[in-house]
Amino acid sequence: MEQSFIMIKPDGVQRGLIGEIISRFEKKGFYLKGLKMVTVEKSFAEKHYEDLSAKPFFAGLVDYIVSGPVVAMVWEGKGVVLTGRKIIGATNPAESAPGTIRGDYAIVVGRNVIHGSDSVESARKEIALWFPEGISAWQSNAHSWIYE
Ligand SMILES: Nc1ncnc2c1ncn2[C@@H]1O[C@H](COP(=O)(O)OP(=O)(O)OP(=O)(O)O)[C@@H](O)[C@H]1O
Repeated sequence: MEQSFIMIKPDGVQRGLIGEIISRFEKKGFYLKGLKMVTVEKSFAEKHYEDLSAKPFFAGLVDYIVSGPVVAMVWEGKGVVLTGRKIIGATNPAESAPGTIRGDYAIVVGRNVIHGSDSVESARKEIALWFPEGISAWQSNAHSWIYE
């Protein structure tokens, strides 16, 4: 089934939003297949955001991501990449709808609390980068109560 890489950024960790964020994905019916708290090196953050290396905010973005621990997660479910992006909300919290994570918990784009893969292909790459050790193979017993 489809998987997405979701990361609670250092501001989300510092502000005590881990439980709230996990809860939103969990209550939706997605399955948590990977979870770890990690403080990454600059080179690792640069690799994760390599597509943005030409952007003027790149250096600030990398400093932000390495500024404290992040919570790296793999969530699984039908359409989790697109639906995950909807749960997260628009990149700039000024434009994120209320009810989304960024709409409810963030104000500026440079402190937008959470990352979510933007396609199935980037999810695959990001999961390989963040979880080279692999992820859990557990299956939920609630499956037939979530899917028909
Ligand atoms: N103009 C900006 N100024 C500062 N930081 C920015 C700006 N635009 C984007 N960012 C940061 O870079 C991250 C990646 O930007 P991108 O355009 O890929 O958005 P996104 O895909 O919604 O975000 P993410 O990859 O974190 O889920 C944003 O989440 C934000 O933290």
